Amino acid sequence: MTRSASSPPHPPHGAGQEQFLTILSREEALARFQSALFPRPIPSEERSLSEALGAALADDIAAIIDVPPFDRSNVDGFAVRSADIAAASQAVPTQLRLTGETIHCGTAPARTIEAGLATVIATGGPLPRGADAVVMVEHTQPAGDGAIEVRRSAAPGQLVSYAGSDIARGEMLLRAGTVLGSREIGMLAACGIASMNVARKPRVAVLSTGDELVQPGEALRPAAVYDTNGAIVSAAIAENGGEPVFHGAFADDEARLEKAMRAALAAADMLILSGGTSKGAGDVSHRIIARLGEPGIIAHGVALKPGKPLCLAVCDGKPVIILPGFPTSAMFTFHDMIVPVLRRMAGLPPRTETLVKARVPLRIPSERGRAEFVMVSLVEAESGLIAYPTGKGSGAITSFAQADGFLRIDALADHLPAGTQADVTLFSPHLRVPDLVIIGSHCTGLDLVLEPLARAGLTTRTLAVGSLGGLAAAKRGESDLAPIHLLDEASGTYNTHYLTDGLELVPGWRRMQGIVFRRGDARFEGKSIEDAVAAALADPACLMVNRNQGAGTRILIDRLLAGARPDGYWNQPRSHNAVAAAVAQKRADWGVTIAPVAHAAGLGFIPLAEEHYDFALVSVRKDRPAVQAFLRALQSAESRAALEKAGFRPA
Ligand SMILES: Nc1nc2c(c(=O)[nH]1)N[C@H]1C(S)=C(S)[C@@H](COP(=O)(O)OP(=O)(O)OC[C@H]3O[C@@H](n4cnc5c(N)ncnc54)[C@H](O)[C@@H]3O)O[C@H]1N2
Ligand code: MOO
Repeated sequence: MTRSASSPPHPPHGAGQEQFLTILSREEALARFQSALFPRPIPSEERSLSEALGAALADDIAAIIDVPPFDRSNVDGFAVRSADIAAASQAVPTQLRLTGETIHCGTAPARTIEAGLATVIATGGPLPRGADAVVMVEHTQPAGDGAIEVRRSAAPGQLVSYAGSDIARGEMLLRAGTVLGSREIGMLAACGIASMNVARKPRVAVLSTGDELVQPGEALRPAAVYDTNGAIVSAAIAENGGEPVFHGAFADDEARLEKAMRAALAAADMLILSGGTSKGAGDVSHRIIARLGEPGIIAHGVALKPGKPLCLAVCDGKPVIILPGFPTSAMFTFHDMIVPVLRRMAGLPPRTETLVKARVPLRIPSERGRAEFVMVSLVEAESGLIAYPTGKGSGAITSFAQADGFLRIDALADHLPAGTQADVTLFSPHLRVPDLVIIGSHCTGLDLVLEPLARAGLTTRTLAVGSLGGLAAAKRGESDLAPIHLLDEASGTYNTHYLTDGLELVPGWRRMQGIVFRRGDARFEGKSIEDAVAAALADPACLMVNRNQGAGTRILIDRLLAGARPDGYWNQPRSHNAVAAAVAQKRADWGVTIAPVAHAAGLGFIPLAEEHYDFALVSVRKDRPAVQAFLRALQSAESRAALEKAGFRPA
């Protein structure tokens, strides 16, 4: 096929691998993509008023009637001729005879108001012929049969809304491009407009690719993960004016995938895939795209982090995109690069960006050569907003989903210095500043203690940065509490050694540490700690899983091993859960973790020592209502019972 100058070829590389040839800057890639797609007509469709919410009007709409459609009374009272009561006063009331008619809402008046007459009229009733004002019932008195006394004069037009005074027939009501919200829908309804032409929602086909993907609701088989991108991309399409059509996840089978992509694209305005765009041998989608239509691939590889492997193509006028497989990369590139195109196709204005200034508490390293977008959580310190990287990497869903926004590190910089005042682009225009900020080591027990706060309507932000990171944040005054479990090796005590001025210790709970193994393993089942470790060390086929340097658990393990380095020692995951997962999935035979985690994973457990999980409280923040609520919750019988039930021992 012929390629345009802007679409780089992808020659084979290595064993079935392909290379991105040209990495474009984010701006260049977006500009090339947009200029291949726009200008283009925006197709429209007729939509009923009840389905118009969020749509963009395709045409200008002028009012087809006057609103109100007739001169209308604003009050309950009497329709009169103002000249008749020009001299009326408290002292000398004017008497008017009633016509005998009552004008309700929705009744067209039959009688004319001649001099000296009045007619009973309801709020919203049409003014009868001859009348030019309305007098409130409170300003009148009955005067025998069929007559009233009026005790004050009225200006012409008093308490009358004239026809067309709200909306005049022929007036421009709403311009093309207006996004219809409830207020606009109200104006259309007032004019009796039941349907209108709006920009048709672009139909966007969504396909996930990868042999490992399982749809939510199905059972997870070994080595599989749930398809996150299918759901998130579909939802984000709907959030930005598109109509998602999710086709499911497809294995890396070129023939089947091509068939599915062709069918999906034929019935859609845009096709979005995720996964399989990087350098793996199974990455076939971009080869298929090159066969789907002209001009084909416009950018494959963008100097963007997250999102380097993003692939942008236009196939016979339709955008075709491969988002990176990592969920945070997929979400970020979708929002950054695809949303502008989707909104334009949907006739919607660009999304409004809300920026806030926030201080970066830590040095953030960055890869030179790619514009890096760092997802951040915002907390409020005395000095203003602080932006904490939510970074668990592009492969994590929470990096994006739990962030408040993102900041940008220039492609030429290799880091952002600590203390930088950065511009943070918010994901939502409303910034929620949490009532309580907890930064440190996370524990599932914490969720139990926070439950009553949530019920009381208090919002909490918990950032898991480890015990030492939490202490540092507390010392900088960025949090209320730092959950810590730090063993002082020399004294064998927990946490107290690590407190400095301005911090006080609030006892939390104890977590039993112990050896985990698969039930029925004779090397461990029914043994004491000493015998179990001896059995493990005696069997060369027995594989352990360790913990990272710096973890309290690691100190316990090194003591147990007394200098031994069994197979698996260098496998050093950073969490209690990872240890349990390694043992449960037979990647290791034993390790050390806490009892609640072992029990939740259905593993055998030999108790070893109790770890103290406590809170370093920032003293100057102690009187804050949310901190007080936390302290009360921590001591409550309810929380203590919940902690015990989950396998913790409240202090
Ligand atoms: N040797 C290299 N390896 C990688 C590079 C590189 O330049 N050289 N780039 C890395 C970057 S950056 C990214 S981002 C990822 C993206 O790779 P792919 O787009 O090819 O994605 P996959 O390999 O298919 O999957 C990556 C990862 O994401 C998971 N995934 C995929 N789809 C979904 C989904 N729908 N829902 C949930 N999770 C999904 C998948 O299981 C993998 O874990 O590549 C790096 N590698
Ligand atoms: O570009 Mo990847 O998206 O760094 O994670």
